[in-house]
Amino acid sequence: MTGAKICGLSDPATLDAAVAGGASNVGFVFFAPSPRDLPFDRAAGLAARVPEHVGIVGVFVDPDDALIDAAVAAGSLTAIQLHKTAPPRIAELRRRTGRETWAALAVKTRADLDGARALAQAADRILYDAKTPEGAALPGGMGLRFDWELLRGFAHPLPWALSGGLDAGNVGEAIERTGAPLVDVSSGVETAPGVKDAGKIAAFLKAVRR
Ligand SMILES: O=C(O)c1ccccc1N[C@@H]1O[C@H](COP(=O)(O)O)[C@@H](O)[C@H]1O
Repeated sequence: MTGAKICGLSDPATLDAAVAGGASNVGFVFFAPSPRDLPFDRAAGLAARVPEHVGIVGVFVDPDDALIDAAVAAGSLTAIQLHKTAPPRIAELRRRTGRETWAALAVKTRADLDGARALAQAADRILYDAKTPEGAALPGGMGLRFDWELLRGFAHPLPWALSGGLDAGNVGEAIERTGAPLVDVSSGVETAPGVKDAGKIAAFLKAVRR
């Protein structure tokens, strides 16, 4: 069964919708420029609603130690997801936190997949995500997708997940074409950047189960 992470949650109603719909993971973003950036006190309140069988993934962009330490504690994080972070630093944060560590790999061309090898010793999971344009404010969470065919026949060096531009209408095809064991969505279950929608979350999770 394919797992699903609903990312960028920031209010109780949509968090509850993700849990009720069968999400395997929920995601809290700790990155100030993001419209989904979550203050620590709200992360703590939301984390208290998450049952033990659902993972809580903190999303970071090359974070410093202070941010990681505070977020892991406040959000009761079970995993950390690192964007734009060099492999040695990923390994260091994995050791420091003792948490399952997901390394985002930004993909646009097949050559980008070469970066997967360097992550093999550093992380526990690779998250293939669409590369956002040079100079974009965010390295993810922009609803962009990459060519899933690039993953065909690729020898994944670690457990992995697929993200980037997924929604209820395309996630079934994405799973069928890539064999993704886990999918991750943010914009595709929103009505505006940072505004999650319970109905869209339910529809996404139903499409994953199908
Ligand atoms: O969602 C954000 O604001 C964000 C900020 C910084 C790094 C990553 C972020 N989101 C991640 O982006 C992917 C794909 O999102 P989308 O479905 O295309 O909107 C997902 O892994 C989010 O965790």
